[in-house]
Parts: sequence; structure tokens; C-alpha cells
Amino acid sequence: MRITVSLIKADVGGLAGHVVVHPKLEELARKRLEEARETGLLIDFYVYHVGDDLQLLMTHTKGENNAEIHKLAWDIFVEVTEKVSKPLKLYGAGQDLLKDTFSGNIKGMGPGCAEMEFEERRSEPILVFSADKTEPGAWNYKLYRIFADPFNTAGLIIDPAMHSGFIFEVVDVYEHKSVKLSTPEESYDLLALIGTPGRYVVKRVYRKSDGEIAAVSSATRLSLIAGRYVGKDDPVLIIRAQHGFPATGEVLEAFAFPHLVAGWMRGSHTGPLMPVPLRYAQCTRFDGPPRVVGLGFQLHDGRLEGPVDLFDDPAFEMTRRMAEEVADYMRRHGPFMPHRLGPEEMEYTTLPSVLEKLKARFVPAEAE
Ligand SMILES: O=P(O)(O)OC[C@H]1O[C@](O)(COP(=O)(O)O)[C@@H](O)[C@@H]1O
Ligand SMILES: [Mg+2]
Repeated sequence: MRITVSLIKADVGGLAGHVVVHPKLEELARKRLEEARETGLLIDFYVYHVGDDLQLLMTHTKGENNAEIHKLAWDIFVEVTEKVSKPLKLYGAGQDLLKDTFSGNIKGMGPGCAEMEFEERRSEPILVFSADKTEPGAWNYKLYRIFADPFNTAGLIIDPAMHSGFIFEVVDVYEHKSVKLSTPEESYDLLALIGTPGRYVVKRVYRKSDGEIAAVSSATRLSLIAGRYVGKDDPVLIIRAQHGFPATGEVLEAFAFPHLVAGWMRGSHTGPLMPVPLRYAQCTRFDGPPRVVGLGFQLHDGRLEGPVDLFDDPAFEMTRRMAEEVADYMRRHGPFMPHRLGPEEMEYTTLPSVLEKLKARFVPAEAE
């Protein structure tokens, strides 16, 4: 049976600033998705949040980029904005809805979207990850560790189905071009690109032996669509696990190191990506630190069994402690790089308007 998993998210209003999604937004979204399940449009769904981003996880048989599914998500974001965010004056009501009318595909309209279609296996574990206060390139490091680094993923050495490696599809978000690179043989080329996560973003990963889709992320950069700062993209990621794909624990292992990502306060700072359970999925200190939630499901004929709240485990306490220490260390740099992002990344923040004011005051400098 061919199943499509669609994870579509948007920031349509935050409670107490950009901290968390209001429960009423989730309630109304659940109601509408329940109706869509009753009509048969959806097989199943799960609504959750990370920070101020409302997450709609849906399963169906309509394929990727389906107008009905995308419209369902778009209409929900619009309705919850009108009926909940605006009356309650939630912060940044409708923030990610960059266009007025739906035009067939939600991509490029503001919300983030990751979708994959596949033949459901005899047993199909899927893992979904959602991050707040960071950008899509934040997954680059994790995806490399999961699908190309045998020090993370034992199966790359041990499992014959994975031994020939994976193919990474990388998007240049500035040039709107993509390239496929094959690991392990092109690992260094891959790293040459994805080590610049603000520009090169891993969009998909395929198993090399049979071309099966293994992972897909949301790879849009909102500021490049809007041409101005509209918050970070707060990306999502779907990964298939086990039996010829990395085991659930191999996927999670990549999250045990809270690597540094761009985002955090005003989308302008470097900070550690902290893996948290759903109950800690709110961004507080300096609007962060950037955080990620992970949910695990078993699919059965497209139905979502679960979730398992994957980071709700003492095994990730040390990671969180390390993230807190790194957060504290980075914070002490205040407005200095590398805590504050470099000039290229700051271009789409509100900093250029501040610098503009100083322009006229510059005079030729003395010869040194
Ligand atoms: O100028 P404002 O409206 O207070 O916006 C600043 C806000 O933008 C943000 O960068 C937005 O974060 P999100 O991308 O999660 O919406 C917050 O960190 C910060 O509070
Ligand atoms: Mg957000």
C-alpha cells in the first residue's frame, strides 16, 4: 500500500511572545483534521507543537504536493489565525502566512513542509523531528551522522542493506538548484557543501541499493521568500527507521550531541540544538535555546500508532545539561560573533536598518 506522510507546520501566533503554541490553536486544528479523517481525505493525523510552531502530521494516499492536502493545512492555519490567534491577540498572529490566497501548493507560501511517499513495509517505524528557533540547515549535521558516519550508525558497516551507502540530495537555497551526492565515495564533496548550512540544505536521503526514500526535510528559507526577516524557518524532518534503514537508536544517537545551529534570539544567534520531550517544547531562555522534539510512530495501513516521545528519556539528560552549559558559554559573548551570526546571515534580520543609519557618519580613515 502506498502511503504519503505529510508534515506541515507554521507559526501562526505565540503565547507570551514566541514561547509556545496556545492549546486552543491545537484544539481547533485537531477538530478540522478529525473531520478530514471522517471524510476519508486523511487516513490519520497527529497535532503537536514545538515552541511557537503548530505541527500537522498527516497520512493519506494522495501523494506528495497534493493540492487537497496542502489546502487542508493552509485553511487550518488561516482559520486558527482568524478564530484564535487574532481574538486572543497572540504574538505574531498569522506570522508565517506570507500569501493571501492559496494557489495549489503550500510550498513557497510560508509554512514548512516535508513529505514522503512509499510502499508501507511489513513493519514501518517512522520518526518525525520538529525544531524551533533554527533553520533547515540544522538537520545537515544530524543527517550526515545518521546516514554517512559509521561512528554514529553501526548499520553502515554491519547491515548489508545499508553497506553500499546513501544518496544525499542537497539544495542550494539561494540559487534554487539541487545536486545528488553519493556516500561514502563523495562524502568529502558532500561535507564541502553541507558544512555551510545557511546555504546548502539536505532535502532528501535515499538508500543507494534500491533508491528507497529514507529521509526528507523542509528546506525553505522564509526570509528568502519574504525578502525580510520573518522569523527562522523552524524546520521539520521525517525519517524511516529499521530493517535496511538506520535503527531508531542510530537515528537518535545523532541528537546526543547538541551541535551549534543558527537561530535562537531574533534568528541572529548561534546556540546548541537541545533535544527535549514535548513537555519542554517551549522556548524560554533568550527565546531558546533552539530545541528539537522527536516522535516515533509505527504505521499500519497508514494509521499512526504512537507516538513515543523520543527524547523523554534520562539518556538525553546529559545532552541537555551539555546544551545548557554551551548556551551559557555562548550567551557570555553577548553581541559578539560567533554568538551573534556573521554579516551574511544578518542580512535578513533587522540589523541592516540599524547599520544604514550610521552610513552617513563614516569619513575616510587616516592612512595606517
Ligand atoms: O521584534 P519582535 O516582533 O519582538 O520579534 C523578535 C522575535 O523574533 C524571533 O526571532 C522569532 O522567532 P520564531 O522564528 O520562532 O517566530 C524571536 O526570537 C524574537 O522574540
Ligand atoms: Mg518558531
